[in-house]
This record gives sequence, C-alpha cells and structure tokens, in this order.
Amino acid sequence: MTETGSGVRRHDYSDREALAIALAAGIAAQLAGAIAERGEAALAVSGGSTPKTLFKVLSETEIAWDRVTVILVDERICPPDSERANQRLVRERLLTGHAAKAHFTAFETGLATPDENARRSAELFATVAWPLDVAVLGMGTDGHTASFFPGGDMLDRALDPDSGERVVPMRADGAGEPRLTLTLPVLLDARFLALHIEGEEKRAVFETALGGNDVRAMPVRAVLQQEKTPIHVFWAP
Ligand SMILES: O=C(O)[C@H](O)[C@@H](O)[C@H](O)[C@H](O)COP(=O)(O)O
Repeated sequence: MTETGSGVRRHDYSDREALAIALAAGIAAQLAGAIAERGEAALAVSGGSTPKTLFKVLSETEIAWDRVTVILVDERICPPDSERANQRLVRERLLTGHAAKAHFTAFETGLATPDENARRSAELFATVAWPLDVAVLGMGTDGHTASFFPGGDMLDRALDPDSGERVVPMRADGAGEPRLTLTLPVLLDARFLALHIEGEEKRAVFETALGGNDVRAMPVRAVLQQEKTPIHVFWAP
C-alpha cells in the first residue's frame, strides 16, 4: 500500500481477480467488525461494470449477511428491471449465494419527478444504521464518482458538506438518464471508504484528479482531495 496524497491510500494489484478478492476481504472484515460491535452493518455499493467480479466474490463470502443492509451509492432513474438499473446488477450479482440474506433497500425510481424520487429514497434510507460502515465508489473516465458528474445540475448541492441531505437528484450531459445519488457528506462519514478503478485509462484519470483543484471539472476530487476520511483506492490493470 502507498500513500499518494493527504488521505489517499493506494492498493495496486497485478490483476482484477486479485483486487476483487482483496477488496471483498476488506469489506467483509469491516462488516463483520460492525456486526460484532453494533449488531448490524450498512454497505453502500456503486453500479456500472467494474464491480461485477467484486460482487461475485462478496456473494461467496460467509458473514452474517442477515445483519447487513445494502444500499446503492447512486441509481439511474429507469425501471428496476432495466439493463441500466444498478439495482438489477446488485440483485443479480451481489444478493445471491451467502449474500442473498442481506437486506437491500433500493432507491425509489418510480415517482413522477427526480425530486420526488430523491425525497422518497431519503425516507426509505432513514432506517439504515448510519453512518455507513462501507462505501465503495467507482469512477468514470470523465472524473465523476457516484453521480457527481461534471456540469451536474445539482452538483453543488451534492457536494455541500453542510447540506444535511442524504439523497439528491442529478441531471448531467454525461449521465444518460436523470440520476439519484448519495451526497458527499454521507460518503465521507463512512467508516471505510473505497474507490475501485481498473485499467490504464482510469489510472491516468485518477492521477490527473490527484492534482489540480477544479472539483466541478473532476468531481472525484471531492473524495480524493479531502482530510476527513482516508480513501482506499483499489486499482488493477
Ligand atoms: O451508476 C453508475 O454508473 C455508477 O454508480 C457510477 O458512479 C460508476 O461507478 C462509474 O460510472 C464507473 O462505471 P463503470 O464501472 O461502468 O466504468
């Protein structure tokens, strides 16, 4: 492990399988510790294509999943069974095997407007044992994380450390459908914060994001360039 910035702890692996095994072990240890200490644990995961192997390894990991609540970091506003839906990915890839016993609370995406979906989602998440024990972020090659997209219409609201909100809607040119996302303060309150990226292109984007100071241009800087919470960056080629 190398420290590459104020709170950035970098974990590089030779291949994606080794990364998934190591990150799953770290997540499982955090969750098991939370269950031992407080009787329950809360895990937030991202969607997209990167986490598929991680989800498989996690689903095969034996912990007291019936004491774990799983939520998403963000969601595309689309039907739950859409190929685009992060909740479909989680239901199919993570909530199976041992992890089928976990409790999953999806974002609400069926109401008339993104704002109504955000408000209802926040109500649904009120029962989560906050703060999160684990939050696993991904990153796009445009420098977004969660649904903190460059040019996002609610980006300032999502990144406001004093917002008091847990969920905000987001529209952005690079986002496709309107999105729902956990806010930055919620993610930085996590007891274990991880960023999972793979490939040379994303490594280069990560290195660029470590430098510079324009958070609106590369919102992943909001989680990389902060002093509150160490962020563990897991990377493989
Ligand atoms: O809804 C989403 O897409 C994710 O939550 C998002 O933040 C994701 O982590 C990045 O877009 C990376 O996606 P890939 O893993 O597909 O590159």
